[in-house]
Amino acid sequence: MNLVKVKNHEEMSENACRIIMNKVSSLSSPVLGLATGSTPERLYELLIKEYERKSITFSHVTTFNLDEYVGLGETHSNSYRYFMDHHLFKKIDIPKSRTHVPNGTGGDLKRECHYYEELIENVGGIDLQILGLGLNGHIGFNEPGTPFSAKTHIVDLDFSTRKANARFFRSVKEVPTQAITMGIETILRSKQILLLVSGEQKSEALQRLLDGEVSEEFPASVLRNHPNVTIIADAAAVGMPGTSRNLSTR
Ligand SMILES: N[C@@H]1[C@@H](O)[C@H](O)[C@@H](COP(=O)(O)O)O[C@@H]1O
Repeated sequence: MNLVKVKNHEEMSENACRIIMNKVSSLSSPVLGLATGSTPERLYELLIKEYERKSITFSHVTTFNLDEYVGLGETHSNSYRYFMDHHLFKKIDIPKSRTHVPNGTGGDLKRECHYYEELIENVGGIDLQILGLGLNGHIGFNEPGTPFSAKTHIVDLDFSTRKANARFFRSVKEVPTQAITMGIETILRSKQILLLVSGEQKSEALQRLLDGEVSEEFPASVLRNHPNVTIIADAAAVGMPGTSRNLSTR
């Protein structure tokens, strides 16, 4: 794993933006795996700016998002499809038909999971997967205890995850109890992974990822088994020099 330490959220986003731009301009049919949450918001703003400046086109790009809440459709402002449409897709030239977010409102969710896996396989897999890090080490919505062999599946969300995401809702009670998520196995099949970590509240999780055991109890630890992972972490997540939060990679 390659750890890139940067000053702040802005620098993290700028670095990630450069990596995505390189990938998008160097491949004829790039496939990006995308994440939602606060972490990549600025990154998406920067990508939109680059598109507006005409330094990048997304017309040849295909995307797959990591996850979606069960029960929230594309017009619900807290659905991840809505998030992606409003934070990125509608502001760049990507054809809607090439943007994929699991559908959490279909009747047969198991079938949707299977279909999502097939779609990813049919385009030859994900070239670059962007990930955020959950406070409990979740990636996508793969909560602690998820088998590393899991493909796209339906999850019961941990209360701690619902609480962490309640800031986007009126109350924690409104946060759905289930989600569809790419599985760990699906994520690990990506050719390259970029994990973005920002803010002091993530420092414990980052430290455990770097120095703890590889264990299903801490899903992000599986990234240590992947041959091409870059972590971009800001100073607050890494811990300031001279404090006990200083981290090291192995
Ligand atoms: N399902 C999402 C993840 O895809 C995201 O990466 C993570 C961190 O979110 P944030 O970036 O808001 O801290 O938690 C959420 O629950």
